[in-house]
Amino acid sequence: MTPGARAAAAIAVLERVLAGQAAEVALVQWGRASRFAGSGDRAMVRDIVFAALRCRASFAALGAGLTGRGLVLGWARATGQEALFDGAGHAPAPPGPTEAGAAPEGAAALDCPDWLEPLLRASLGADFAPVMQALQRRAPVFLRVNLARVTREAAQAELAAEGVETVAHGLAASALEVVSGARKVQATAAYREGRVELQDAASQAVVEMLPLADGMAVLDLCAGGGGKTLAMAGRARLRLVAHDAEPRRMADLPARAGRAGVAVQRTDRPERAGPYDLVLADVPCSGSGSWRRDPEGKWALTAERLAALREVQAGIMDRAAGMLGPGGVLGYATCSLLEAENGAQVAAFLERHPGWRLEAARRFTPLEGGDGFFGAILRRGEGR
Ligand SMILES: C[S@@+](CC[C@H](N)C(=O)[O-])C[C@H]1O[C@@H](n2cnc3c(N)ncnc32)[C@H](O)[C@@H]1O
Repeated sequence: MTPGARAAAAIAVLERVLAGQAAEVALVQWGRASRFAGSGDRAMVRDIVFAALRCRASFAALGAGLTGRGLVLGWARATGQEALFDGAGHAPAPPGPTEAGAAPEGAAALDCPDWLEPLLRASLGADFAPVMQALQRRAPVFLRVNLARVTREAAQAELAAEGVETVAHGLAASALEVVSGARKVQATAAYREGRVELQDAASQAVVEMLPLADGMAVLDLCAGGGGKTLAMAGRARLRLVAHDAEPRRMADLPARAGRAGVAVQRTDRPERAGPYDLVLADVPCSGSGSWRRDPEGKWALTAERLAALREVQAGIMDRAAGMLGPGGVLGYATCSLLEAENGAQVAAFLERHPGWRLEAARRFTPLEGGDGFFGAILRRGEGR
């Protein structure tokens, strides 16, 4: 495909996304209907689509319309490729007189939904604009080295021999940032045999905050695909139990745990598999820290949805607290930048549970390289 034809394909995919289809689904359907497209074409169309979703407001302004064509025209102008719109072959037609576009202003220039601007400004302070700008760019690829099986340096050497160049990342002792060969990661022996996993560096850093030690009984209460379950297993020899309100989300966990060489008990009834020394509550959240990877989430979030998430988060924290005895630890984690889901939830928990204390809390933003995350360590007092 020519670069112009790739732009035209991205326009078609984005039209479907704007009509309500998930981007991943729209891309798969386009791919199936476009047998002529090679892997380079598919990767480029995907990159344009996700760039346009991350920068939906600013590209719509630059491209004179919140349409597939407007977004891709905005992308082309933002990246100095407007000449792709020349109408030659399968390329999009040249811009018409109503498509001059304009420089985005205010929240649109930062691709921040209007209603969220005051909340994010209050949460991020002076970091607001730089963080929003960071969220306009694509996320790096990070690996977690399974330190229970291999050193970070040995994993780097092994990956390099298979064409994946990495650098050690400062956010976590297990973190590597992939600097070239990212598309080859899943074919490497290190990945297939569980010596490295794909995991954001800040996600790893949150797990590093947890006071884990050999022999502890640990529950991952919102385990999902098990990214943090396995990261915990890499830190100490634990009795690990995993639960998720949607058990199908844990479907890949046995295979991933098998690759990593660890045992994880999945359960529908986590109360029965206790007692625990530590419960990790990696709660469902706005995902505002990972909008680089899930840009559709940025535009789909509403005030109602945020309020509902906050209720769920508080309920999960209370449930976790009920499974911990004196001295037990509740690890609370979100991939959110919003204070309402982070510090405010911790403060409200401590009000509801007077016998508990906060031992540590840290927010990570994309300015440190990884996604936005929050982690808090809460410990139940020994009394009572
Ligand atoms: C942020 S994701 C977890 C990601 C996972 N820990 C990881 O590191 O890959 C939140 C998970 O919480 C689950 N969830 C939602 N409501 C829940 C509830 N009330 N109790 C337990 N899990 C819940 C969701 O199904 C989702 O898989």
